[in-house]
Amino acid sequence: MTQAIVVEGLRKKFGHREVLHGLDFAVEAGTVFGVIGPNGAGKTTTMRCLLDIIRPSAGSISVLGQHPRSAGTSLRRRIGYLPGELHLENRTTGRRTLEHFAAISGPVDPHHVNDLADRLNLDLDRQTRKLSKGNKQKLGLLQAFMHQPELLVLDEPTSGLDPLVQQVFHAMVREAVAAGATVFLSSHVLSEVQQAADAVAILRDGEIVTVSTVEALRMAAVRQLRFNSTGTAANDVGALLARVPGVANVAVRELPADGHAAGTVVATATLSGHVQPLVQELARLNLTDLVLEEPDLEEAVLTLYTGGADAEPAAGTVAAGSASSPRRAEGAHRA
Ligand SMILES: Nc1ncnc2c1ncn2[C@@H]1O[C@H](COP(=O)(O)OP(=O)(O)OP(=O)(O)O)[C@@H](O)[C@H]1O
Repeated sequence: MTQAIVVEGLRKKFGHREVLHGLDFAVEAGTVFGVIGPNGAGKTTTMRCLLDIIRPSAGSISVLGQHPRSAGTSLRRRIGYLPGELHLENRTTGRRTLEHFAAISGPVDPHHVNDLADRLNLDLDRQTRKLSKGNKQKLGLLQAFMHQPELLVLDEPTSGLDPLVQQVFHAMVREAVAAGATVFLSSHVLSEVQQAADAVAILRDGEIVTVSTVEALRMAAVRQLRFNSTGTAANDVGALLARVPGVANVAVRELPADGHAAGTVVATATLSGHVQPLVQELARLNLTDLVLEEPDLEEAVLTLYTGGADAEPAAGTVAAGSASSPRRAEGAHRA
């Protein structure tokens, strides 16, 4: 499979201050790659380097097999770009604005534009200055998607969109990928990218902390476990849990007989990693209740954001760093 984006050793300085410290990553063609990170992490700066809006201080970038710096407008036409802040001419309509963008991005099918506007519920004949924040964002999305580009670079695409329109956006992404496009998008929070992305890079202070699949993040995230069992002493339940890989914070106690079967033991613990070893051990018990909560991915990502004590890259992930070759996210490939 070919790579739509290859970034090696990307550094960017503004004045004396370096804000990107040597990023290495690659995006497989036909996949969705999400970059998440807190404010100021460098997401927008990375995207602007990909589009040659700003020049890197060091490192190399290949986009759709070309170098953005030398490729010029021919490459630009193959890309749809939603900037974080879209500057719109106030005294014109959405339709005229799109015509202006079409002059840059290349031929656009007007039926396709109308179809997208309908789906996004956007009135193209309104003056752009009268559009709400969310409607301006829809116009920004429309100009990014309208020429059916090979690569979509979308800076905070769901910002300001209501949940229904977010669903339309996710459908648009799926359709673009089904047609062979590659999508590179950014967000502050995982929930926005987890629906769409095959691979997720977590960016913190101008460095990639980890590149992972959503599934690998899920594996690394901690889940709460609680169950009731009968017929086994509390100490033995505790010992059984203690030998399961990934289980921690075990607490076991016997419930008073009132309202419960005699000898009911309630156990709580946390689990990270695979569930199968846990299920195997639990099968030895006579369970009367069992709850294994959904992993809190946001929390897992926040730990990586802040570099907390447990901020190890997720199992099965690829840590990106100073290596000379770009790393690929495991399992991030489409068949
Ligand atoms: N033109 C510029 N001049 C000086 N510093 C800049 C410039 N553009 C960005 N920066 C700095 O670079 C760092 C990264 O900013 P960037 O906008 O790329 O972050 P981000 O991850 O996109 O943040 P956000 O989520 O807030 O949009 C920040 O510290 C920012 O202040």
